[in-house]
Amino acid sequence: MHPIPVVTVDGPSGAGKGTLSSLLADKLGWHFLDSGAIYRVLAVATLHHDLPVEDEASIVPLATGLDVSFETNGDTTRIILEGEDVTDDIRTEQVGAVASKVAALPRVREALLRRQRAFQQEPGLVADGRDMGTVVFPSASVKLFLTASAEARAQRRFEQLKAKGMDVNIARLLIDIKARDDRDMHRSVAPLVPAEDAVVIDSTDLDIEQVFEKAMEVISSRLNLRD
Ligand SMILES: Nc1ncnc2c1ncn2[C@@H]1O[C@H](COP(=O)(O)OP(=O)(O)O)[C@@H](O)[C@H]1O
Ligand SMILES: Nc1ccn([C@@H]2O[C@H](COP(=O)(O)OP(=O)(O)O)[C@@H](O)[C@H]2O)c(=O)n1
Repeated sequence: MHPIPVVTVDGPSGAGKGTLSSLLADKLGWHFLDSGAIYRVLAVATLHHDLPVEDEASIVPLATGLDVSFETNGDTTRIILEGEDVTDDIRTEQVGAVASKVAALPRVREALLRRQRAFQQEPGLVADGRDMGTVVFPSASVKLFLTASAEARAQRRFEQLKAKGMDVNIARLLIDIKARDDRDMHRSVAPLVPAEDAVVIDSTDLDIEQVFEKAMEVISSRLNLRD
């Protein structure tokens, strides 16, 4: 029996992972796992329950029993936490920062493993995150590592949040992105590094279409796909 194929897309904040992963999932007709959204939802739950971000003993049960659902309707996915729509709330940089703090707790990561692996369903999965190729799906068929300069990523995030009507400051965003990179790359568990067998794509000077084409070339050659 063949295992259900997985394409992993890991990399730092703002590299374009979510954008690329959803284009790939659409093109392939596969499922999509936004693992960062799970950590972001856990961050919101931690804030709602007034738990300190370093309180691993209390956050582990919250992670295990996290009452979250992803409700997809056509092109849009609403994220529901404990009955409340948190789709927009989870996207702020403040929540991203808390997410990267709870994500550094080893037992919290362990508690979320099964939930993430459950997304590996027929006919295939595109998984977006930091440790998809290294820890969650180590035997994935294709592993991509998408990166870009911190300045390019801050600029993209600035435009993205501004378009959503959020009040953002680019200098602050660059500081936040660098702090998050540092925390994600230097934590003791599942640090942000390319898997040994990952193909690295630097998107600093590439537009979305060019990144998509490069990724499809890698995927087609590895999976023997035809157009
Ligand atoms: N290659 C690219 N060039 C320019 N902008 C991009 C590129 N890829 C993504 N973006 C834009 O950058 C922002 C962040 O992309 P996103 O996919 O959310 O990144 P990530 O999931 O890695 O944090 C989005 O507004 C997206 O449209
Ligand atoms: N697989 C993953 C995904 C996210 N995360 C954490 O969750 C935070 C938010 O992830 P995200 O993918 O939504 O962040 P962005 O790339 O969208 O900024 C990251 O900074 C990581 O600390 C993780 O540790 N492992």
